[in-house]
Amino acid sequence: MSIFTRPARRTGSASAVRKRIGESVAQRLESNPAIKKAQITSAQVYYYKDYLSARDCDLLVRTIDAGRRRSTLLSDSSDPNFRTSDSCDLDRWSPEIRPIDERISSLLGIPPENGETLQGQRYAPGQQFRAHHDWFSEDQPYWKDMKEQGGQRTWTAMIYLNDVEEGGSTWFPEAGIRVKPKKGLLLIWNNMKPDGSPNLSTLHEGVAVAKGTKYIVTKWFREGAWLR
Ligand SMILES: O=C(O)CCC(=O)C(=O)O
Ligand SMILES: [Fe+2]
Repeated sequence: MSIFTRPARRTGSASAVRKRIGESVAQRLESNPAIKKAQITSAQVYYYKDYLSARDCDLLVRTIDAGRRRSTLLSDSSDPNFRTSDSCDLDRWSPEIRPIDERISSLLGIPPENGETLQGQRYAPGQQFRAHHDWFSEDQPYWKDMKEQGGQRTWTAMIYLNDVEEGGSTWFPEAGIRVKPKKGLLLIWNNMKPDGSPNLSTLHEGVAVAKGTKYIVTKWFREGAWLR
């Protein structure tokens, strides 16, 4: 055994609130017979096949196509190709979106007000979302604002709205997981470690689409109320 220990990269602090959210959501997901847990120890990742009906998937695809614009990033990246998809914020008060949005919150057992706006994304061939963490780096300038707007991101729920001909997987290089888009499949993961601090192993990438178009929706949950 080496006498040297690698310096821990500072990412954020442990938190009793996030620890409790991690435990309660995991317990809820694990008691749902439709949900499968990924057999890894470095992060909590879950799958729910056929979660969203084809009708709801198609409705979201149409809504994304009607409202899409170039995706943005919270922190500046020197790489212009970091996130090249189009995005569309889906209005949680619209009678068509609301039931879908609230069903996701209640599946996880997180208050709807902790959820950010459901965001749709569309990737054409060659478009991608390079490796990133969904959690906020607490040493970045944007953290001050994020902290006041619901705080850290805890869980992520992401639904594939269509099958993609080639490419477009979601790849977790540290956790060793690669998920192929499948219409209706819901992917859920905890961005925090058991102690409530950000988990580096949740690094993930929306791999470039090779053939076809990829549509997804992502729901990011905060530790506190985001909606006010
Ligand atoms: O497109 C993907 O597969 C990943 C999307 C993603 O990471 C996100 O929306 O935060
Ligand atoms: Fe992400």
